[in-house]
Amino acid sequence: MSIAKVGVIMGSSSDWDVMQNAVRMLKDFGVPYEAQVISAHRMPHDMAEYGAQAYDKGIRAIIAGAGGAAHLPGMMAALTEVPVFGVPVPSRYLRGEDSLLSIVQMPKGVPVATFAIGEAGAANAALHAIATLAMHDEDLRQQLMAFRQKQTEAARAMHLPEVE
Ligand SMILES: Nc1c(C(=O)O)ncn1[C@@H]1O[C@H](COP(=O)(O)O)[C@@H](O)[C@H]1O
Repeated sequence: MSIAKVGVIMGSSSDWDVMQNAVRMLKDFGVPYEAQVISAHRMPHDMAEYGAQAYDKGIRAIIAGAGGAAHLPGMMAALTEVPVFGVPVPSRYLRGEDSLLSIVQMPKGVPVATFAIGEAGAANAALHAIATLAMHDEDLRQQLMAFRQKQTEAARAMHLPEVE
């Protein structure tokens, strides 16, 4: 197996339903990844270790998903120079608006690129990581353009029902 270039981390295994959309995208593009549960709140020392080691072990983008008081993406961004892509996971009571605001409102100097709440956000975080890697990888860039073309064709082929 090749060395992971993208790290997908999430606060809990309960985030998997959403975060698997990022993993699936990376898999489809053949981008080597690793996926694991790391929680700022429940595993603070593991989180610090992951951040300290990420660049040296070959990680070039970190996709971090969390719900509610979603501190993981921001804390990871504080711990490493590797760019962090944050995914707000829908929460039970506030539908992920809490997750979104927790991730997006970073203080100046420690950015987290923040995506939409839920599945689309997870898939787009992966696509954005892929696009970033593709700037230095011609094969990946070609794959990304083919993906976009296919998507365009699918949209053009959409038909609306007749109104009676
Ligand atoms: N937001 C965080 C963090 C963190 O940011 O470190 N760790 C866990 N969580 C979130 O708690 C929610 C409920 O988790 P459980 O289902 O395990 O109780 C999950 O969405 C998780 O991302």
